[in-house]
Amino acid sequence: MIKSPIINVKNLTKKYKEFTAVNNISFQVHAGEIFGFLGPNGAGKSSTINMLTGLAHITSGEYNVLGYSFDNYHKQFKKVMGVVPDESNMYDELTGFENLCFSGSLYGVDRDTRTKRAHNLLKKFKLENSGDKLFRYYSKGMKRKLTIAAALIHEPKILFLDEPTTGIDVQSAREIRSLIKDLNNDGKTIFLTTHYIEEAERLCHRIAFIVNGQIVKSDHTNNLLSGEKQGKTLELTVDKTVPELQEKLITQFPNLDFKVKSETSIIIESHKSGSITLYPYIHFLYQLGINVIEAKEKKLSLEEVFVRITGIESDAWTANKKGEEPA
Ligand SMILES: Nc1ncnc2c1ncn2[C@@H]1O[C@H](COP(=O)(O)OP(=O)(O)OP(=O)(O)O)[C@@H](O)[C@H]1O
Repeated sequence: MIKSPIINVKNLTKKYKEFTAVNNISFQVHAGEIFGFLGPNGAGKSSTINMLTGLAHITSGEYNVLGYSFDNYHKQFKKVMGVVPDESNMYDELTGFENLCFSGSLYGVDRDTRTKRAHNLLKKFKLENSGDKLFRYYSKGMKRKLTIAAALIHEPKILFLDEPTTGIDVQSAREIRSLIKDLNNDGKTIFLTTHYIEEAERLCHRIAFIVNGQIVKSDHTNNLLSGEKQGKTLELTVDKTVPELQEKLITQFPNLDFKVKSETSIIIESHKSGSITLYPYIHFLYQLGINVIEAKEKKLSLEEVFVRITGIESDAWTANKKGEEPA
């Protein structure tokens, strides 16, 4: 993957009167990647995407997309990006096909080209049988797909998606995730916001966790999941336990955390990077008459990583998002 930054953001801040919604954030998005902004309700995701796409004024800081910003190269800026807001911006009284063509005309795409592209996009998004239907009669999932298709009619280099699967049915959400992957495989750079941890884990090459308007962590998804920088967790399978085993382990090895999960399972957590040497624990347990049958590294889920870093339990912030579950 090419590593050149195509979105550069430096010390970006958004205030609504006295309230700071986005607080001095800096990050870069590289060509060819899917970059995810993951955070709870009200974290500042939409405010950020709106600033980057010229839909909201910035309070302070700098940014550019492929060298353009809204203020200095308005026309080029608009042409390099496709924007899919969380609320659809299509017209109810136009058909799907007409909406696509109308979007193309707004970007100066000539009639023949936009007609051809509109047909291709309807096909790609499996909407070819609904192209003649009025947008108002589309289902929510179809509406979301058409809104994404419309953002692609001028063949932008980068696609901005604000919560692309929120509020739609499971099947459509799956289709949209698959389309996002296909678009990225075809070379499109994608910036998306989501409050679904699993969605970020499945789709994004890199993720920035945003909480209260600040980026609290940003890294490659693989690094976040490998837990390299968060420490290591091992699960020991044992033939039995003894009373007060957890306390005994903590007293003997105060630098690590231990949890006796069940009669046959002990969790060892180290908050430092590097490997855990097993022999002292196996030996200590053996002296207590406990045999270790198996030891394996427990990989953290992205949810566990997020909770560790932010201290926010994930269900506390997905629960109040319209009650829907990630597909
Ligand atoms: N126009 C506005 N005026 C005042 N406050 C606003 C405005 N828009 C957003 N906010 C506030 O700014 C904060 C960030 O909102 P934003 O919509 O950017 O968050 P978000 O992460 O996208 O959340 P959600 O997932 O709920 O859309 C919230 O506290 C919100 O209430």
